[in-house]
Amino acid sequence: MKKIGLIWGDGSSPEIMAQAKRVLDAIQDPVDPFVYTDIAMGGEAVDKYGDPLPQHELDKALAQDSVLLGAIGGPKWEGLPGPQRPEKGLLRLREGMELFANDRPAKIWPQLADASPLKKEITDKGIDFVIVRELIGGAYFGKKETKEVNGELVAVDEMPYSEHEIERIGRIGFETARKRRKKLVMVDKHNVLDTSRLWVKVFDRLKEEYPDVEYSTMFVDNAAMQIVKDPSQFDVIVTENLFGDILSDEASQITGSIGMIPSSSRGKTKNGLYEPIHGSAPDIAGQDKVNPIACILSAALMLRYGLDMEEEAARIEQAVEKVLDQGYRTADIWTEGTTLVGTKEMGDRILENL
Ligand SMILES: NC(=O)c1ccc[n+]([C@@H]2O[C@H](COP(=O)([O-])OP(=O)(O)OC[C@H]3O[C@@H](n4cnc5c(N)ncnc54)[C@H](O)[C@@H]3O)[C@@H](O)[C@H]2O)c1
Ligand SMILES: CC(C)[C@H](C(=O)O)[C@@H](O)C(=O)O
Ligand SMILES: [Mg+2]
Repeated sequence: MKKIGLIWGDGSSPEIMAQAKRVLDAIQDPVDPFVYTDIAMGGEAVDKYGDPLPQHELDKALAQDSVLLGAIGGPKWEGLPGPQRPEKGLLRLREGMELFANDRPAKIWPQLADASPLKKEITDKGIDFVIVRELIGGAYFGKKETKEVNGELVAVDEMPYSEHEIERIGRIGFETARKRRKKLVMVDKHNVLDTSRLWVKVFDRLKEEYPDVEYSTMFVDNAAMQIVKDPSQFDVIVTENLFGDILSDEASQITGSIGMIPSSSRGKTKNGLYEPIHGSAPDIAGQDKVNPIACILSAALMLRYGLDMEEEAARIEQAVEKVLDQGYRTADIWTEGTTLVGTKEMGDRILENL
């Protein structure tokens, strides 16, 4: 029995999750079908329970073999204080599941080269790298405080990192590089930040254990520039939580659209979390416009890494590839000469090609 938690999410998210679930339903073993459990998180949970991730919903997530998430949040909950915001539910889920490593691939599909904002001479060199983002440390989880000092408000977000937190994500970075083209760049800001200087120290120790991996560091501002100047130079980027959040959105867009990029998060326990890197796209919610591919590819990663179903994962990825070959595009990846389809029709086409 394979237990899958489904977080339907907010905004456009239920639309993409519906397509991912159709794909999962179609690919499951009829003799041993998936057992699904819906988990309320984010805005949905705020509305239902006044809490973005009540303990009972986190417990449900912890009881699954894997969890698939669309995205949470939106303007409806914008005014809420930090601890009650939908995003806090996601952070608590990542922390509760101890998901310290988040893989965010940036790979250009040749069919989508025209959708990339980069010049053809740059995309022709290839874009195929992965950002290994530390997920449960740094400014997201440090002490937060807003207080009045000398008649004005002062806000503080602490950004703590300890050696063991850096070492465990560092190992994932080196191991990931070892399985790929053996090139690891640790992105930091060690010219300014103490945390980054500790990252350098820990990585200098670790690199001795991975002599087969070519290791270097790069400042985050330079990395942001290099990602658009020459993305082909990157194989694996490992970085702290906030830098990884920002750089992965940038990296997604150069491959054509943020609507194409899935992610997988792993940690101490065997159950992982699989989610597109994009948000709830509230601006296009309810319009059958949102691209479901990142969510469907996240479901494929869940089958591969969470449920040991490599063959089925590959079938989903091949179906997506065929649909792109056939020229079907949602609005975010549409270019002249291709066929515009909505969210549901994109799901139909992927199902036809499974
Ligand atoms: N993992 C998550 O749940 C997650 C991630 C990022 C943002 N958020 C939340 O989502 C809400 C909206 O944030 P935002 O607008 O900054 O980011 P967003 O990623 O939701 O949207 C940014 C832009 O990209 C477009 N876009 C995103 N995904 C798309 C897709 N699959 N297909 C087509 N277009 C797509 C949107 O329409 C929008 O124009 C916020 O509440 C934010 O906190 C959640
Ligand atoms: C919604 C938000 C908390 C989240 C993050 O910053 O990690 C999102 O932007 C992401 O990239 O998954
Ligand atoms: Mg983000």
